[in-house]
Amino acid sequence: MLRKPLAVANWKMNLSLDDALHYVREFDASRRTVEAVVCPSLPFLFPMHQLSTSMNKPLSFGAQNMHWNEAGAHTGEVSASMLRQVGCSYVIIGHSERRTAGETDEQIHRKVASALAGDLTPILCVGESAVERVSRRTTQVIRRQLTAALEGVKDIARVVIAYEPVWAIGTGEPATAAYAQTVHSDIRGIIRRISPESAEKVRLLYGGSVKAKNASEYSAQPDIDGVLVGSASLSIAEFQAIIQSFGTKVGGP
Ligand SMILES: O=C[C@H](O)COP(=O)(O)O
Repeated sequence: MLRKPLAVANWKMNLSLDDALHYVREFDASRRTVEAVVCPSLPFLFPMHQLSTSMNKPLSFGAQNMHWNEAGAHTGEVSASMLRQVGCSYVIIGHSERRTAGETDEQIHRKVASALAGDLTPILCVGESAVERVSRRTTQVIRRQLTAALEGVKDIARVVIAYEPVWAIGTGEPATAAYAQTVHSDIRGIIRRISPESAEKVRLLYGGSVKAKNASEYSAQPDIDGVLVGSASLSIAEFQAIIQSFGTKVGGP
């Protein structure tokens, strides 16, 4: 089965509602061989989705986080079904900025399960810190994160996995394409041991200081199916150039 390239924009806590609607209006609808997902701030999801639908833009939407419960006394949280209702089809789970703020492997596991049950595609983030990298614990850390998050998940091919080395996020110092490919290959190997039938189907993204100028290096790697882009995705021209870099990629066995 082929893996459709995927480019995900994680705006984090940036841009205004006007910027967000402008982004949808200006988005070039011609490139449909790459799936493009925008993850804006929560309040912008519904108006962006509505505008996108009315203009027939080839954009999907994702949230940057969710709660694992369906409903209840959880002030400030949103559930998978709430996100579905406002046009979300993806949700980022376990981003390192949230792990650093205290999110645990167990909470991430619950969120992945709840997202899948709620018909959202989880974009599960994993990656090592600078200290872990220097002490050669990258594979060990990622194996722990994946094993915990995916425990009991029946169809792992429905999950997107984003490898984001913490030391490359927002630093302007990306992992080299060769380093990222090695880790992605390890990740596919870990998935193969958990679920042999899913390993060649699951899409693996690289994230960490991806720009238009380096995206094609990642696109050329056999186990990198797309990118999770932070700051460079705030510019529509830059994000579209990144999408373009994956335009002719055909992933899969
Ligand atoms: O989710 C996106 C990542 O944190 C990467 O952010 P960045 O592209 O600004 O380094």
